[in-house]
Amino acid sequence: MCTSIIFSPKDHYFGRNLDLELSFGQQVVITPRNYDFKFRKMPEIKSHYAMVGVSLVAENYPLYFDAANEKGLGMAGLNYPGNADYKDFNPEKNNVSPFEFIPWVLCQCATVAEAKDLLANINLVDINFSEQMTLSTLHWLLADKTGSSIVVESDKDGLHIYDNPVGVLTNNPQFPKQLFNLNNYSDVSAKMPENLFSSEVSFDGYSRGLGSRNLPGGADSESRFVRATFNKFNAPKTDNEQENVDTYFHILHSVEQQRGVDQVGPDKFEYTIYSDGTNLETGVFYYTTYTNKRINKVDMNHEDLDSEKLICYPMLDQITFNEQN
Ligand SMILES: C[C@H](CCC(=O)NCCS(=O)(=O)O)[C@H]1CC[C@H]2[C@@H]3[C@H](O)C[C@@H]4C[C@H](O)CC[C@]4(C)[C@H]3C[C@H](O)[C@]12C
Repeated sequence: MCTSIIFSPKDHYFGRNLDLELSFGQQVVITPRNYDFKFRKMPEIKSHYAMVGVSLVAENYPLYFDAANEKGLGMAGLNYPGNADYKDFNPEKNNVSPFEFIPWVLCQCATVAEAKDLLANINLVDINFSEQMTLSTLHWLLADKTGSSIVVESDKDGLHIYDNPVGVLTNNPQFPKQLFNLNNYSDVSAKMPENLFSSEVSFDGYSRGLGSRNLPGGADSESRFVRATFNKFNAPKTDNEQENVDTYFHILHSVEQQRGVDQVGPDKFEYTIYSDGTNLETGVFYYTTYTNKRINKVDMNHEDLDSEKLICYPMLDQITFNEQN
């Protein structure tokens, strides 16, 4: 399972938890402006916006899981099994394979509004990266530094682009159903509950936190959608970058998966491999990993963004302790 959010305390932070039972050898990858982006059915793009995110690099091609560009547009792919449906080549449309989708959008669009225009003529075409690396069943969250957000889903009945008023995405079911399901939690609150039960029954409020007692705690995608949305909308906002980044990771970590509690096969457990977020105003990329909860930072502006070569950083995942005595 995965969870992606945009959090907008002052600056805007966009990123995700990546939850899975295996790691792909992903890295933090900066694609500079003059890296020659090739597409299977579309013309190459030699000059474009720079981007930073998490990616597997295969044959010198960045297969992004999630990324944000220098203009402050972010995009993440999340599993959408049983629903994602990619199409045959359509000569009337811009045919982009799902593995090219993040670069295709982030190369050219500065905002969600521009992305919507570009997506008006897209066909997510069924072309694998290679025989060994076939397509994943994904849907995508996009968000920008105005706080605006959309979800893209290519279903059996066609492509859907939904405005996302909560700026959160997890996995199944389809996005409108996730949004509708929030109705069932409208009484969940950060405050102690008022007695709406009956004036003839009295309660003694035996514990703090009773207002959020009915917040779902499961690792399933509906529970994480509700929990991440509630935690995000009740999170404190300050003017301080460090405090806001810290809060951003608290939100993502509130839906992270501990190893051992989500079994997906004999001796196989899904867990949160990494959590990441880019400050969309500044292009600074932050991440934690399952074993390294210290917040790591990669600033894309520290690199030559006019170069042509991918810049890769291994994710630091050593467990460390601050020794105090
Ligand atoms: C598995 C990842 C999504 C995580 C997630 O949503 N997990 C929930 C699992 S489930 O609902 O519980 O089944 C997705 C996100 C991005 C995907 C990768 C990117 O799309 C880039 C390439 C694309 C290639 O076609 C396949 C390998 C790949 C390297 C993908 C592997 C995998 O499917 C990734 C890493």
